[in-house]
Amino acid sequence: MSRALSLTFALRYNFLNPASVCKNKFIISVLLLATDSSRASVTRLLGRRFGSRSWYAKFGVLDNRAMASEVTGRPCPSAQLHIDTKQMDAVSRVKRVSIEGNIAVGKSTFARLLQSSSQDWEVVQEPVSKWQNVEGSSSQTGSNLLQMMYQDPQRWSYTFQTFSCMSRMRTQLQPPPTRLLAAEGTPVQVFERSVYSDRYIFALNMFELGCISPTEWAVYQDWHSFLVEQFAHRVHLEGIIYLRAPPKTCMERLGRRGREEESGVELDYLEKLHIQHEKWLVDKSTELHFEHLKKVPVLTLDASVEFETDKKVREDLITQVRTFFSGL
Ligand SMILES: Nc1ncnc2c1ncn2[C@@H]1O[C@H](COP(=O)(O)OP(=O)(O)OP(=O)(O)O)[C@@H](O)[C@H]1O
Ligand SMILES: Nc1nc(=O)c2ncn([C@H]3C[C@H](O)[C@@H](CO)O3)c2[nH]1
Repeated sequence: MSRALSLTFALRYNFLNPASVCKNKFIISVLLLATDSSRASVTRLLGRRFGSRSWYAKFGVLDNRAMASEVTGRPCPSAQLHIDTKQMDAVSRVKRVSIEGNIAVGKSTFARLLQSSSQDWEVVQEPVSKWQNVEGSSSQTGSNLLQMMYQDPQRWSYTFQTFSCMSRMRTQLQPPPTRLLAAEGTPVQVFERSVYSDRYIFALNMFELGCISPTEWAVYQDWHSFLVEQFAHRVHLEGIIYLRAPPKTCMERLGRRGREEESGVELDYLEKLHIQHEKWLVDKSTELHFEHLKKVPVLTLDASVEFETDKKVREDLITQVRTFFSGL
């Protein structure tokens, strides 16, 4: 970032200190005096100035001190943040990919395989335990919203989608761990599902099943679009891995796993979810509301194969993933 540009911001927004040179590095001092709206404006400007994949555009201008600490690897003791441009570049190198697929197709199993295959990849699990234990409800143990949704979908689907989407949003906003910033290959943050499958698979399906009313669907879409647009590059994905298997295979795996809340799930439900995945990720016939999402490359993997125990199958899948990541 040039000194002139920083000074321009300093003058224009009155919250950036002039950039200073410190041991051959530019250090940008950002005072946390900005209002949310001025941060958003600066983020937009930086996105335009440095490109949509730049660190600045991805994370906004440090609207979160914890994130700044994560990026710099140092605590932020005062309101003044010091960000090293080398680290900014390191963050912008991290690719963001989601694993999508039907219930029990093997996403978590595959995610564990990815995690153990490369130090450059960091898997972020789907926050299922949060849905099983909603803290702050009146009961002592916390409500099991996943169970409530399966037991009474008409009553609880909309509530479930608000909670699942917010928890996914938080997950996708997590900064990459410092380990990834030092990666020499292609560092990748891999999310189990995303704010996009929340809408284009599950919420859409619940609406089509009549478990979410037309009004609830309109409300969901309204805030979903607003949030995704507001967070923009911070929640964008650079790639999607689609684990694909026949619904019958998923049904068998679901039965074998034996998650209590899913005991009432029927094959018909998995078939409907399978069709939603196919429409979105293969046929591309789902109506999407985000331009960037239409262009995200999709790697479709045959997940009907036994990759838990067969080493050769595992290696073949990992090779495909490695090639996919290096092309992002
Ligand atoms: N390739 C595979 N071959 C055979 N069994 C598998 C395979 N992958 C996963 N399984 C088994 O299927 C069950 C479901 O797998 P897993 O929990 O990984 O699914 P998931 O897609 O993460 O589920 P969910 O949609 O609920 O998050 C587990 O019991 C797992 O051991
Ligand atoms: N209704 C609904 N909406 C979602 O966004 C969603 N995401 C996951 N799930 C269900 C599938 C597994 O049972 C379990 C774990 O993936 O949670 C969802 N159900």
